Amino acid sequence: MIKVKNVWKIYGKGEAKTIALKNINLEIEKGEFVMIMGPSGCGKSTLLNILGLLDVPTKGAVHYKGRKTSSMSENERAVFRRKIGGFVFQQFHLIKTLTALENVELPMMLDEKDKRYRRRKAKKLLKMVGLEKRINHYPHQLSGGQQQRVAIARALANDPKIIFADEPTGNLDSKSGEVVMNILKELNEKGITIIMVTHEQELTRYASKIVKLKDGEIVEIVEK
Ligand SMILES: Nc1ncnc2c1ncn2[C@@H]1O[C@H](COP(=O)(O)OP(=O)(O)OP(=O)(O)O)[C@@H](O)[C@H]1O
Repeated sequence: MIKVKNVWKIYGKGEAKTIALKNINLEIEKGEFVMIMGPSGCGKSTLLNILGLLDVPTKGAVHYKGRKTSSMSENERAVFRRKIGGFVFQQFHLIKTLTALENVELPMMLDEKDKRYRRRKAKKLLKMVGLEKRINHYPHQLSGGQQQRVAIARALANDPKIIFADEPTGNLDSKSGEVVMNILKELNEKGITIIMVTHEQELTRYASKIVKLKDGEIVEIVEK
């Protein structure tokens, strides 16, 4: 589904030069639950952003379903990010002035879906993540775990094939983190590919493949 070939990411020049990724080769198949792990600064987020087409490699190629993503137009890349990928971040990134329901509706508005459809779908997704009683709450009226569940519902709005999650449990206590992980596990069982960055060793039990990075290089890939 996604193939990464000889990918390098280099930031800056001269003394400020940082090699964030060194010759990464990786294949991700449909239905996998991939965890990208490693110490702080080893390049996890950089790799996730390149896989999700949020960023481009300095050298090397990323293929999605056999298609070289560097040959896609900016519009095609945007469509990939909106319709193929769903993104979840450590900081939730909800819009503060919108309710939970409106936050989930937002990506569908960009897609010009009609209002009744959007509302019905957003309610269904919030119910799926166990928030049917919180749909009219604003982010500040929700706990961190609840906000992250809203963010997951939002990521699902356009029926993505792949969820890209960067430390989705990083700001949560272990109980809320487990609720979030179980939602990701259920989505994976429904066929959605999950690609997640974490440094929490205990979460590896959810993964079908663990990609271990160190200093920008893959040091080990464990398949389970
Ligand atoms: N925009 C940027 N400009 C310059 N250097 C960057 C930039 N983004 C990341 N880096 C550097 O690239 C390296 C990899 O960063 P990255 O954020 O991918 O690591 P990470 O493994 O996700 O770290 P963490 O676990 O701390 O979030 C780091 O040395 C970082 O300082």
